[in-house]
Amino acid sequence: MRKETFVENRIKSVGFALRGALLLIRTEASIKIQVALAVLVTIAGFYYQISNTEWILQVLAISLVVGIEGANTAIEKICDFIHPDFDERIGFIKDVSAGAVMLVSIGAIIVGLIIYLPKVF
Ligand SMILES: Nc1ncnc2c1ncn2[C@@H]1O[C@H](COP(=O)(O)OP(=O)(O)OP(=O)(O)O)[C@@H](O)[C@H]1O
Repeated sequence: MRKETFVENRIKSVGFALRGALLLIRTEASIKIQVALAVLVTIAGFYYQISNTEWILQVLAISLVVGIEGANTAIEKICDFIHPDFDERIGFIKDVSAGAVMLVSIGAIIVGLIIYLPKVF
């Protein structure tokens, strides 16, 4: 069988990653909320004509929250797969992972407030 080229291999990996992103959006309630908020602030960005720097910060904040939420979901799934029964150590891992999402979400909310509060009021 012919060995796949580097480019073919990379294209395949992008396909897997896209499938993962779609699965995440289709199956995880928290991601659905985050994506809905991302769409809302993107519309707000056009409406209030935010600056290039504000766009960069907004896009970074959105991708950080959604990206860390994806990693959190993967960690939860691994935990449920390797240890479905109650275990304090699994609880600790899941709590720390959820804490990471909360920290970046607080950062994203602060970025949003700094950008939009002066424009709205
Ligand atoms: N196997 C377990 N052992 C100990 N504690 C657990 C276990 N599973 C869940 N927990 C506790 O329950 C909390 C919620 O876990 P769960 O897997 O339901 O995550 P979730 O945040 O509700 O998931 P989602 O992001 O899908 O809504 C964990 O943070 C942890 O404190």
